[in-house]
Amino acid sequence: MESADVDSKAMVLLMGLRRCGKSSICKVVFHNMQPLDTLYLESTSNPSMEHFSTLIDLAVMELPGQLNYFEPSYDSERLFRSVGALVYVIDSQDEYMNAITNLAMIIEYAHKVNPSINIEVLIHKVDGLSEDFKVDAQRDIMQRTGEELLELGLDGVQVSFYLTSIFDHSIYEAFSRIVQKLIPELTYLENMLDNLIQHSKIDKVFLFDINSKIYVSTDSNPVDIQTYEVCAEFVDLTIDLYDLYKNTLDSKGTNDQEQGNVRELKNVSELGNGVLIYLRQMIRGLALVALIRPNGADVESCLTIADYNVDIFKKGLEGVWANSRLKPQEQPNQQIE
Ligand SMILES: Nc1nc2c(ncn2[C@@H]2O[C@H](COP(=O)(O)OP(=O)(O)OP(=O)(O)O)[C@@H](O)[C@H]2O)c(=O)[nH]1
Repeated sequence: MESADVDSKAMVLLMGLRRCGKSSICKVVFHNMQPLDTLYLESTSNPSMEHFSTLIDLAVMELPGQLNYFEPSYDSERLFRSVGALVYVIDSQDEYMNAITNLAMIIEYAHKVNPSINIEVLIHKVDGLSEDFKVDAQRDIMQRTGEELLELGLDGVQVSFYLTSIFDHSIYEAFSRIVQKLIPELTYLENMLDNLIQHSKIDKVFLFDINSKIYVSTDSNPVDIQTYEVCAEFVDLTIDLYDLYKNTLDSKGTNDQEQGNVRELKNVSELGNGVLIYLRQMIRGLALVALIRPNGADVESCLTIADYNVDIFKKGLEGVWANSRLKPQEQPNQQIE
């Protein structure tokens, strides 16, 4: 493993027992794989690491379930020191006691070598559980993890739990929250988005990573999952339409790209309830998606105001990125040994 690979604190380490769903999560969230296509994924045998550039340069590393991280030949200490978040996946449809014991052991080690690491637990595959059973499983897993940590004298360690499934938006929502904790400039971004909505008749705004549909920031109003879903689907729809029409030929037969015009993604539509949904491309593969409620005002003037304020926000975002504390590492997707 090269030292540059592990230098960034914006690294997420994905762990869990065999077949708990780690590869599926990576494929669905970061490679747009259809959830059903993960059914026949082969078991991962080598650690793999992939880099993604959103507002920060994020690395997601998956360790295979059968790997013994604590054998002397594996440099676990260096690895755990270099990550910002440990994401541990528990298969909620399976017998999970072994997973909890394994989790507690990993937390003990991770916390010892890197006390500032964020510990995130995905109670995964909850699509197969009834609503009641979901709540029970969550309570049980949280309680048992707490007891294990208490036994190890680690009751002060902060652990966050998320109910997830690749078959709905819960996995994106969980990853959004996990990634947001790794963005040092998050508070500035939230303030800027709050400022934007105050002056533009916007109800809710998200800053999406276009490829993964993770949102790297939102305003300080609470997020409800349906609003998130509508906005995430609008990103997909916009990309599909863009791909469909991107090679518009001019009268001489040259297309936009040949002419050097890179069109900015923009899309506006009206929902059934009269709310406008508005998307504009930002920097670094991000898109801003806002829900605008005209409340009887003229739609054109609402959009003009939104355009103007979003321009200002975009400049602010460029400023935030220019001064970002996490600097870019241009690296292709890769396998590590
Ligand atoms: N029902 C359900 N099945 C899932 C979900 N996520 C993953 N799976 C299934 O779980 C099985 C194992 O998934 P993998 O992603 O290969 O598991 P893994 O943790 O990478 O396994 P190893 O590579 O052996 O460590 C696959 O058949 C997936 O389709 C989910 O949210 N719900």
